[in-house]
Amino acid sequence: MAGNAARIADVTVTPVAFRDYPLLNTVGVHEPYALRTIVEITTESGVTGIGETYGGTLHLERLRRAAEELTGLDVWNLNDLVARTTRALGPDTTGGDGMSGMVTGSSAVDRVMSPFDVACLDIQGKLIGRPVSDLLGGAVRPSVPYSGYLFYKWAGHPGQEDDDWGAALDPAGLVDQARRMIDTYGFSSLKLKGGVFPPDEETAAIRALRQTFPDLPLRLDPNAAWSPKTSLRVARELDGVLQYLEDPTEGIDGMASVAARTATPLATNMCVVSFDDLAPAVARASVRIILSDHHYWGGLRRCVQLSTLCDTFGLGLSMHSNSHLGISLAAMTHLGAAVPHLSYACDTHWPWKQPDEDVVDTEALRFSEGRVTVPTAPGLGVELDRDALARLHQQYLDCGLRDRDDTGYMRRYDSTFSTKTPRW
Ligand SMILES: O=C([O-])[C@@H](O)[C@@H](O)[C@H](O)[C@@H](O)C(=O)[O-]
Ligand SMILES: [Mg+2]
Repeated sequence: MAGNAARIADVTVTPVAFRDYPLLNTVGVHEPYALRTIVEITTESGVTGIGETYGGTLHLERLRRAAEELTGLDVWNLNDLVARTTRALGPDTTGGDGMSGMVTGSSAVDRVMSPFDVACLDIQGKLIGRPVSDLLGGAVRPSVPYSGYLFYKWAGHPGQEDDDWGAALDPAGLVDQARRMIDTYGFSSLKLKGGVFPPDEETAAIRALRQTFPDLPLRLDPNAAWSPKTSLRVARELDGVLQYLEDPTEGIDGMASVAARTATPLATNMCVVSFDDLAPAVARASVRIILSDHHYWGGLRRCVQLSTLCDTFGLGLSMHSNSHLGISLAAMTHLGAAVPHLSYACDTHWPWKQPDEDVVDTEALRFSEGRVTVPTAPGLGVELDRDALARLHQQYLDCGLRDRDDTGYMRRYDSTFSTKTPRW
């Protein structure tokens, strides 16, 4: 095909929905479908690249607006991608985080440009015959470790049959869930999504996990559901038990007040969510570990920059996730491979996705001993399955969901459910 191999000729933006489990968190419960958006970029000579991001209405509308600005962009000029995305969004920068209100302070420009950054890197890799990890500085590890992400959950969505994971509403249920996750994926660290039950119940769950899996690093993440006082009490109680305590309380100052008085390391994906947050968090020693996430830090290259800054300021680096498909897992794996400073196993919601639902062939993303081998094929190493994309897009159209709303879904079954913070 004639034309410039690196110049963008076409961008498609496709919302999709995939089945999700009733996973509980402090703002409610996951709905029966998780929403994502798949972007595909085609250059003038027909080379294609893909990216994946959130699926909410406002974000989708912004992605479409940004996509219109991208025709003619050279995929090697990612500074121009920033400029064009900024121009497309103009002053429209609030809301649309796609995370049910849990990570609200990140930059809209960063969130919108992220899937295009990934897709451009995918094309760059294909053009020169190298994997994306090489474009990020080169893989320092052949495979990337992930942690088993445990959730309190209902037995099934109301009105439907119990799902194959069943209920996990107490320590025994979580231990069973962890056992299955470890047996299936080989994870060698565990994270519990907390903020669901009173802190003492969640502390008991952590103790049960510790007793059952004495050697596995454990993390607890109540998504800022606790006051600084409660956070301090739990942090002290679990001192030496947790690898880190993630976002026990709200804000850079709240976290700093806890961090100053406990030996338990604090981590965040809520109070440091953009480069603007780094200086105050470092100055106040709010956290010891930052969870990066290319979906809201502005793409893969930005996360490499974040990693360097974490290293400079003596901060550990981990990785955050939301419900996601294979394009995101591939991107996370290339990133995880290319940041020497990655100090912890990355989060992933992968076990909470049906194996038969994806927009790429996931064969290249198999877990072994809790790790995903870094794809070595050019680009991301995964290709879009257009039939599967069409199916998941149809599912999006049919399911009726347009914005993630964990709170609204919970309130259908518990009208008294409150998201007041702190809850405890
Ligand atoms: O999937 C969830 O319910 C999580 O609570 C997610 O939305 C969070 O953003 C995330 O996993 C976290 O670590 O905060
Ligand atoms: Mg978190």
